[in-house]
Amino acid sequence: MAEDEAASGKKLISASDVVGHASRKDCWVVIHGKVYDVTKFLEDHPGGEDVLLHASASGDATEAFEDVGHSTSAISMMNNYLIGSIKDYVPPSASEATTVGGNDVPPNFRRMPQKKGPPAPNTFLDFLLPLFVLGLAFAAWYYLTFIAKA
Ligand code: HEM
Repeated sequence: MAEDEAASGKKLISASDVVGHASRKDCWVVIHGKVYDVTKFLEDHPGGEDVLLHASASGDATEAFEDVGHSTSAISMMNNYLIGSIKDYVPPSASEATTVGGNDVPPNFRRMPQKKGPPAPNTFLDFLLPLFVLGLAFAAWYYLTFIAKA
């Protein structure tokens, strides 16, 4: 896919070239190996310009972008800002290395907190509480049926 974009006139950009484009006047973000110039979009971004600036400075905004769960219309908007693809892109999940391309690339220091993962396992209390209520109901029934009537 990255190759398709490259073939359709978008340039190949090395990871180190992305460094230095993380300001309000010049902001690039890397998402799934593609480079987007979002300078003109900063003010209009519904998520705010600060998140874009942070994502830009982090070197690779893929995880942050995915964590937000952008809508399909947001994803189709991205094409308006596409300027190229990262040369020899290594997805952040494919390598645990903190650098994206070379040693001159800043580490991906800002990762959104992971909201994913298995749901919390049932605790013992989850079983104990209904059992307790059942016991209480039984005790009340027993009292009313056998003891109170006597
Ligand atoms: C070219 C890149 C991007 C485009 C075109 C874009 C577009 C949008 C759009 C249209 C929305 C409104 C909600 C939706 O339709 O999903 C949105 C919300 C948001 N975006 Fe982005 N976005 C981009 C990159 C990023 C990045 C890199 C981050 C990094 C964290 C980010 C964080 C957010 C946040 C936090 C919201 C608010 C979500 C909410 O309030 O529910 N976006 N974005």
